[in-house]
Amino acid sequence: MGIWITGAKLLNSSTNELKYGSVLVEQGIITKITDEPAPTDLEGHEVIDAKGHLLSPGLIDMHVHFREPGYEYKETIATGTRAAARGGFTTVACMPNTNPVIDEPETLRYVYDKAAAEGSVRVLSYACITKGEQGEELTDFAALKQAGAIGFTDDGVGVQSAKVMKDAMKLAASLDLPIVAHCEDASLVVGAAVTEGEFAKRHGLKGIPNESEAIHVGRDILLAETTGVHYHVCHISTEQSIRLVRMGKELGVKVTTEVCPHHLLLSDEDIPDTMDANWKMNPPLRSPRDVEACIRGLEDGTIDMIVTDHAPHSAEEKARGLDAAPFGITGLETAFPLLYTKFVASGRWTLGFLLEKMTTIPAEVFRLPYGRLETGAPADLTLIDLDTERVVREEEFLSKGKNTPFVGWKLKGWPIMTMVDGKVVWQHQE
Ligand SMILES: NC(=O)N[C@@H](CC(=O)O)C(=O)O
Ligand SMILES: [Zn+2]
Ligand SMILES: [Zn+2]
Repeated sequence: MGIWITGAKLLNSSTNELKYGSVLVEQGIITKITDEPAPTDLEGHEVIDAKGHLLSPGLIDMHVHFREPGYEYKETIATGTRAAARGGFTTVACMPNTNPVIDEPETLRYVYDKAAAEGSVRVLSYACITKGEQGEELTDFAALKQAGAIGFTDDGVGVQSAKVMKDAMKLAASLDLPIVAHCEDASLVVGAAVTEGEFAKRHGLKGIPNESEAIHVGRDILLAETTGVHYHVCHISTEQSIRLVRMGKELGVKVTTEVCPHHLLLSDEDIPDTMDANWKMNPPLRSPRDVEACIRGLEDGTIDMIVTDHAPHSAEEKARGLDAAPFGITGLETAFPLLYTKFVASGRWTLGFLLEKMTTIPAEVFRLPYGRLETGAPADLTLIDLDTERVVREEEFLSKGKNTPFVGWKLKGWPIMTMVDGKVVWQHQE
């Protein structure tokens, strides 16, 4: 017995038109796609009436923090994947800055076992570049690959030594896995909570300079050119860094990058004078000029994909004030509605453009067999209501982290049903 999802709107990616259609899912695979809103061979199958809502490939987020092991009070794989499902995501990739960090196969296996037992969506994981994310000694890349690492990153901190980074790239290239870099030069980071710029000036605060990111991006593109590794820049946020990635691509270097919704939607000038730490994340909100560069970089293909950098922290931690609170905001449950409302409903982007940045492109870049609504593909699907407007309420979050600057925003484009491998893993309840 299969599942017919009938009366859905499907996006024709070449014409960018929404057309009625139905999709049959059998044994976790999409086996039929028709343009009939009400197919006749329903007998013997379960039917899900999509009621004219958009049926899209499940969203993919290549950058999340699920905090397990070690910081379960912030998030667990169980709560993080439920938040992902509510946000329409069917595949997520976890960062290894847990406690202990994921620098040994045993810890990685713990994550995959937990995900298999308690996860609502597909969970992939990176492993650390260096032991303890200390930036000195490389981890055992081959053993970590064997245990399922999809790439190497010290996310949370930059790899300070060019020599260590070059060695890491050589080794990753030999194993055909990417280096995924949090770009931040520590010598330029002076214990600041916000970007160097208007907000910092107005409040007499120290600022994080833009070049702290771009210096690593530039250095690493040169090293990627020499080593031939696939080099992926995490959460890009500045005009300079984007310029460098553009140049790297023009030179034929295998460089890719990602941007977060908050860096496309908010600048430091939006930070409230109350100094609310829910506006503190790394990289920080930059200038309006950098925001525009991020949008244009995404539009011209320099920036490949959108990720959330979902970084949950407890309310107590975020109440410590702008200086003492940890960096990071949650993102999984607001990403699609935010971007749909602000860029697609407003007319700047097509729906197809947004979806490819959150489905097909991340799948292509990281060589994953997901992200496509086609026969023979895994039935990872998301049903999205493009019309109903709802307000972002933190009480509704399934994530343990309520730390977001987007509370109160009125948005459309809310996922209402998420299916992974042919199973409904989350459904919106009225
Ligand atoms: N983005 C953040 O502000 N914080 C991340 C670390 C990171 O992504 O660098 C976290 O782990 O909390
Ligand atoms: Zn980072
Ligand atoms: Zn991160």
